[in-house]
Amino acid sequence: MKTIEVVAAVIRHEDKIFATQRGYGDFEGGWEFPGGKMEAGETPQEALVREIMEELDTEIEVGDLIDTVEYDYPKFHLKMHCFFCTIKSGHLVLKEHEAAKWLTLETLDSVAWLPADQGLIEKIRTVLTKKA
Ligand SMILES: Nc1nc2c([nH]c(=O)n2[C@H]2C[C@H](O)[C@@H](COP(=O)(O)OP(=O)(O)OP(=O)(O)O)O2)c(=O)[nH]1
Repeated sequence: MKTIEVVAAVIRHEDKIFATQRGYGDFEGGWEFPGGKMEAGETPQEALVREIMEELDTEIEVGDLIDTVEYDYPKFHLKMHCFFCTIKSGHLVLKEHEAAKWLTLETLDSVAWLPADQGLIEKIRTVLTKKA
């Protein structure tokens, strides 16, 4: 099975994280963290800065790696590097996504996350709980 290597940004502001809803494709309507496929020669951090500028017109600071998620979808294996990020400049303009929400610890389960994101959500919950 082919492997797709992806980066995802868990953008934090105060006690909230930013989630986006897919507007197209196989996973349309599912909730995820903004990001996308790495390109040849890029570091994960470089890929993430590029993707967030493309998708949200926003410049981010890439922080700590939360987890590298490995997940088997029917058509491919996903390897997804997930980082906490903060906004340097910009206003999170939705250029590709259907919708977006700022979620707190209490509302983390209120959206339908993509299958690969379930384990990641538990890790984020642990981190947010410690900070609360
Ligand atoms: N960005 C992102 N992708 C995720 C998450 N969870 C998850 O399973 N994915 C999957 C969905 C896609 O198959 C892949 C991301 O690739 P992508 O954003 O380039 O998606 P795409 O298939 O729409 O690609 P393309 O049309 O732009 O080439 O990773 C997540 O939290 N964030």
